[in-house]
Amino acid sequence: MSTLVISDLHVDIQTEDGPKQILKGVNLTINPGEIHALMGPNGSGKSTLAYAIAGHPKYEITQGTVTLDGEDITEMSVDERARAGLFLAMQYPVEVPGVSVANFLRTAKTAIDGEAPKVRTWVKEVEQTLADLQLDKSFSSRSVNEGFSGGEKKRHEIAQLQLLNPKAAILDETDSGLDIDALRIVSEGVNKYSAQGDRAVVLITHYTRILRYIEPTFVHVFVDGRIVAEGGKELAENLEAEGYEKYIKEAANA
Ligand SMILES: Nc1ncnc2c1ncn2[C@@H]1O[C@H](COP(=O)(O)OP(=O)(O)OP(=O)(O)O)[C@@H](O)[C@H]1O
Repeated sequence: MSTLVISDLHVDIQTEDGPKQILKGVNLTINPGEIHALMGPNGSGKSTLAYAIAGHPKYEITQGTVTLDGEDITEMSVDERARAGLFLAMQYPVEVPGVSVANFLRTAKTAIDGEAPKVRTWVKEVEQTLADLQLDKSFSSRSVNEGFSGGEKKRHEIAQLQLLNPKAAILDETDSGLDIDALRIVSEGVNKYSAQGDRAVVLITHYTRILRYIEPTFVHVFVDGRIVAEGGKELAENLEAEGYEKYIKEAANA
């Protein structure tokens, strides 16, 4: 059974002038253990896809379905999707003043698993995960994302990925703003998660540099609300050399 299946997804965004169609029929199947890289020009709808799958209320699915391990999650609320096993690492993680990282992680784990994790093993697991991501121990007591550097925010997203261990993860530009060492550390975190063999990963990125560390099963080119081309790692290298022009022209003439 495929882990994450996106079928004919059409999505409108609510704007001040009324609904605007952003996604125009996206089809994507991610089988267990696969990593799919999604690349495309600014404004083509990649984050819209991520938010629509995660259930953001601003994005209305007007047609199509999303299933996770065979379960239709299209109509579910955000928290129901998270409990069903979906995770979104956000492009711009939000600050939650007054809520500590430790409290946030434990509350999220409890909500998703339906029971609180055992204190001693959980504390160790959190400490080890933060250490692996080279985040200081004191990080646990800081407010979520408040005052975090760009790279710390992204590493915190990966800490959540590892600790919550969802069935499917959408990583929206998790590589942006990372220094060279942090890029490697974050990639190792994603690879460790994926190495379980039955997880699905969608990696939205603008740069091939992360694909040096994370081997994608497939690369997809996303233009004007649709996937317009698919291939292996070499497709990302071609894009780096040639840009999106050819695909934008083809999409405009279709
Ligand atoms: N409130 C809004 N009103 C009008 N258009 C909007 C609104 N919110 C988003 N959009 C448009 O939706 C389109 C898709 O945006 P989205 O963030 O999904 O693209 P993206 O491919 O993730 O871009 P990037 O690579 O720059 O992050 C863009 O053209 C954007 O301007």
